[in-house]
Parts: sequence; C-alpha cells; structure tokens
Amino acid sequence: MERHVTLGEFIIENQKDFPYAKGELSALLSSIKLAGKLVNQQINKAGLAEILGKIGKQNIQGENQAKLDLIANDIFIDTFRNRGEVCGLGSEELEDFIVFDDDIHREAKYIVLIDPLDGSSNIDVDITVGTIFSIYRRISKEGSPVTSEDFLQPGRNQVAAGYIIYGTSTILVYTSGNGVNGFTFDPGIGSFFLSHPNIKFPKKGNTYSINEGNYIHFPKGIKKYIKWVQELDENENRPFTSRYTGSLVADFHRNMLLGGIYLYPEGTTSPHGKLRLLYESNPMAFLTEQAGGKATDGSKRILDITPKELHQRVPLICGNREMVEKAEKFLKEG
Ligand SMILES: O=P(O)(O)OC[C@H]1O[C@](O)(COP(=O)(O)O)[C@@H](O)[C@@H]1O
Ligand SMILES: [Mg+2]
Ligand SMILES: [Mg+2]
Repeated sequence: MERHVTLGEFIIENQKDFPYAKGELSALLSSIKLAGKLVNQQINKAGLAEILGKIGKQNIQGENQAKLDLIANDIFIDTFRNRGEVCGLGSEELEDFIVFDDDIHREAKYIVLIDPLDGSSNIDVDITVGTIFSIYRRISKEGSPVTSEDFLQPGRNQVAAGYIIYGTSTILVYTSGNGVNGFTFDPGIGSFFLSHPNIKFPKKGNTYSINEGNYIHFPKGIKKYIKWVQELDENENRPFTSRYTGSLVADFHRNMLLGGIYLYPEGTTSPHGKLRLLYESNPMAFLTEQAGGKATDGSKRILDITPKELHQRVPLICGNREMVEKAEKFLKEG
C-alpha cells in the first residue's frame, strides 16, 4: 500500500533544505497547521454556531468585518502567542503590526503576515474561502527590538508562504522555496496528508479570473486583453473560460492546478487595485513562481516591490507565464 506522508513528516523531511535550520521554521509551519485545523473546525459549523454575519465594525481597510474574520485572526494570534517561533505579526484585520515582546518571543527568528480569512464576502453563502500566510526571517538581531524594517521586506525575501483552502476539502498548500506541495486534511484522522506533490502550472491555460463588473474602470490594456480572450481562435483555445469566485485563494488554486490567469488590476476607483501586497500578492507571487508561473503588477515583478506600509495595495496579475506576458503586452501597448 502506498505510504501516505503527513504534513508533519514532510516538513521534517524537508528541513534539510535549510542549512541553518534548527527546526524553528518547521515548528512555525506546524503552528500554522494547528491554527488552520482550528479555523477549519469553526468554518465547518459556522451556520450552526451563530458565527456567520458581520460584527458591525470596519477594519482599517474600511471593510465590514465578518465574525469569522476576527475568529480566524484571534486563533492565529493565540497560536503564535502560545508558541515561540514568531516575534512579530501583521494581519489584514489589525491596524498595525503586533510585536510579541516577551522573553520567549524576543529571541524568535520569524515574522508572519496573514490574511486570516480570504474571500470574506463568500463566508455567509458557503462558497470556498481561505487563509493566506507569508513568512520572513527577521532582519534585526534576535533579542533586539523588532522594527518595521523586519516587516517591510520585499517578497523575494520570503522563506515560506502558502494558503489553506476551506473548500470541498480542506487543503494546505505551501512553498519554502523548493517547489509547491499540497496536503489534504482527513477529518477522520485529524491530519493533513500529501495529496498534491510538486504542483506546476500546466503548460497551457484557458481560464481567466477577473471581476468583469469593474470593466468600465479598467485600464485600456486590460479591456483589450478581455476582448482578446473572448475572441474565437481555435488554435489558441480561445475564447477562454471565465471563472471568478470572489475568493483569491479559490481562483488561484483552480488556476494553478488547471492552468489560468487571475487579474485584479488597478482601476479608476482603486488606483492600486484591491489586493494587499504583504499578505495576499507576495505569498501568491512566491507560490506562482515556484509553480513555474509569473506574477506582476502589470509590469513589475511582485516579489521585487519594496513595501512601504502594512496594508499597501498593488495590482495583481498572476498565473501561467504565457498568459501573464500576454496581458502585460496589452497593458504596455495601452
Ligand atoms: O469583490 P471583488 O472586488 O471582486 O474582490 C474579490 C477579491 O477580494 C478578496 O475578497 C479580498 O480578500 P479578503 O476577503 O481577505 O478581504 C479576494 O479574495 C477576492 O479575489
Ligand atoms: Mg484576502
Ligand atoms: Mg481577509
């Protein structure tokens, strides 16, 4: 019988990829695995536990926070606070960075940025949502105060990134710079098992994911790209298929497995698009590149953008390399 590898075993087995590793990154990935299980449990019973709906308050982005946004946020903060791998955290649901300033955490090496619940508009209608995470090694010396510089590193410095998708099944997908792997949660056993080894974008894709409801606000190049994907050309498998769920994690996961492109461009009403660089675009860009795809803001590599603030937004175009380059070409021509 084929041996099913658990996520825990896989993390330990792959620790050897990190010459300086003393196990903290492995422990941190295990903390994320634990928090993911706790969030999954809440989501699965959301309709029964009166944790659907909004809390009647807005987060720093001006979005009405869902109860599950905060529940997921608290689960991750408590998990990191109770374990010693993280010295600082940034979250979509928190106005500012959190620094865990106590004897244990002050010596910790890692900074984590999270989108505790991605696709919040889909929570109450039972459509797939997710959690997105991004991990950096701090720049400041262990034991010294954590600075904003530790948080505002370019995406290319990420040591690991991934997401947990709470869909038909719950899957944790991550990279630590050595390919992308996916692990499916078996609720009967309570463990994640390797189900999607070494994920790569298929050679060709023919799915595009964009909120066409914003069409009038899009730059000319994006409007032209949408027209182009909808034209008939059997050689190029066009027209492409449109798929957009309103959950970045869900659209990204599908496009990475089946081939496709996700676009959230800038627009007249949102000059920098909607998605946040630190806890949405950077982790997805790291995964994209590790799976053989491309991720840009329309011209610049996402991972080379130097962040200026925690909730900074950037346009995101990511997916099959060929498809992204086509969109960039239309944008350049304008
Ligand atoms: O409704 P819109 O404007 O198309 O935005 C949908 C996009 O916004 C997001 O919901 C933003 O993420 P949050 O739900 O974490 O705020 C993405 O998941 C999704 O792709
Ligand atoms: Mg999000
Ligand atoms: Mg969110």
